[in-house]
Formats: sequence, structure tokens, C-alpha cells
Amino acid sequence: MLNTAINLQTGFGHLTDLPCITLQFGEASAVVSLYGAQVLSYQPAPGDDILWLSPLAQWHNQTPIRGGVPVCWPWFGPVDARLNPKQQSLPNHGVVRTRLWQLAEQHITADSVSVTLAITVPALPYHPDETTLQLQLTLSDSLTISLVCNSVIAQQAALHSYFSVANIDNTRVQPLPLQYQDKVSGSDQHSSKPVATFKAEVDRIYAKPAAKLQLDTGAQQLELGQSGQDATIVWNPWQDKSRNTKDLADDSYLEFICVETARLQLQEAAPLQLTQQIKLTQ
Ligand SMILES: O=P(O)(O)OC[C@H]1O[C@H](O)[C@H](O)[C@@H](O)[C@@H]1O
Repeated sequence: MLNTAINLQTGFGHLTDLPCITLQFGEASAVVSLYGAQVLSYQPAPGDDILWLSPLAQWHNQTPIRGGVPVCWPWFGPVDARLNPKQQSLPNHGVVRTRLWQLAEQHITADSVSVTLAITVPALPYHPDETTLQLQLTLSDSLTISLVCNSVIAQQAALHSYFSVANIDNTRVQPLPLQYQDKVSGSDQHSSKPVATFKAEVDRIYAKPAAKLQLDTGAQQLELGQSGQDATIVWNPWQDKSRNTKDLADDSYLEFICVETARLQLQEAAPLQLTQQIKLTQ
């Protein structure tokens, strides 16, 4: 018999009062915080975590948790003017990273353990009606994270995963499109190889990325499946930004990269189904 379980748990790591849910499927485990519906841990087997959580992460006073898989919604990065008709001062990456979500469903089957977290947002700056958003988490021989919103509204979203890396010098993500929007220089760039490596600050938006990416962490090989996306963002803050970011330690940039599955288009009001699947292959 496989050991399977879903449990409520108070606290994860140094965030000792954070309400969380733990999932167990055989050797594999995952932890998701109700604050932000943020996955904080994924261990295919007991040992090293696939996901990275900052040692300085906090969650009180409307602070988004630095690490795991933040949910960015309904905008990515600074709010787009189309979503902010009253030109308010609004937080980076939307409004659900700093709210409490509810456990809506849980299932244990022979093949997987899954939970659905949900949140109803009473109104958005550009949309007066309430909107419900769900995060579906399925643990099996991989971890699948899906963000679902059935409302036909303009919405951006990202699953902003922070992956632990063993050696940043040997870390690579591929295959990526050759063209990308470089947020560091503020220009469009062209690479000769379909690979991202990390020797300085990296903050890139790749449009129309492949449905499967390989992440080599210097010690492990991960396969990242994505669907519903029109962009992948690859981010590492490097040394200066690590030093200057309150909830990163000086050397945090050596320990993680973000590979984010996103939908950024705002041309068309449409429902959302955005998925990232994380699988350890070696
Ligand atoms: O500090 P945060 O609001 O969590 O954003 C962290 C990072 O998220 C994304 O990767 C963006 O592309 C970066 O420009 C941003 O710095």
C-alpha cells in the first residue's frame, strides 16, 4: 500500500505560524501555503527540495512569500495601464499572493493526491464583479500546478516557480526561443543558442515557449511541462539585487533561478487555465 495523505499543518520551515497543507504520495511530498496558495516545497523523495524558499521569507503585513511558487494574478509585474483605469498604486504581480485562500476540494486516489484551493476576489480595479480563482495541485510521479479562472475577463497570470540549484555556474534552461525581451537592458535581444545560463542578472520574457523545458540545476535534471502559456520568464537577481532585496540573503542568487509559466496577453478577455508540471528525471 502506498502511503498517501492530505493534512493541515501550521508552519513550514522558519514560517512557524503559516497555515499550510501537506500532501503525501508514497515517497513524494508537497507543501502548499493557504496564504497566496503558494506551493513551498516539492520533494519527489525525502531529501533535497526541488523548490527554493528564501531564509528571509516573511508572510505578515501583506508581504508576499519569497520562494516556492508564487501565484501572480491578474497582472504580471507592474500593473498594465489597461487593468488600472483609476491609476491606483497597485502591488507588483497582482492581488492574490497576499491573501488567504480556502481548501475547496481534496482527493486521494490510487494514482495521485490532489487538492484545490480557491479564492473569491470581490472586485478588481478594472472589473466590478466578484471573480473566483482556483489552484489545483496534483502530486503523483510529478507535481502539477494549475491556475484556473472561468471568468471571461482580461487577465494575466504566472506560476512564478523558484527552483533550488546546486551550482549556478552549471545551471541551464533549454530549449528556449532565440528571441527574448530583456528586462535588464529594456531591449529585445537575440541569442545564438536556445539556452539560458547564469553569469549576471537575468530577467527575460520569452514569447511562445515550448511545452517542455529542461532545467539542469548542476546536480539534477528537471522536466518542466507547461500549457496555457504564451510566455516563459527566466529570472535570477544576481549579486547586487540579492544584496538590495530585503527578503533575499546576500548570496541567495547562488541558490535559485525562477522559471515562470505565464500568460501575458491582454488583447482578448478569456478564461484562464495555466499549468506547470515539474518532474525530476535524473
Ligand atoms: O519581487 P517580486 O515582486 O516578487 O518580483 C520578482 C521578479 O519577478 C519576475 O521574475 C520579474 O520578471 C522580475 O522583474 C521581478 O524582479
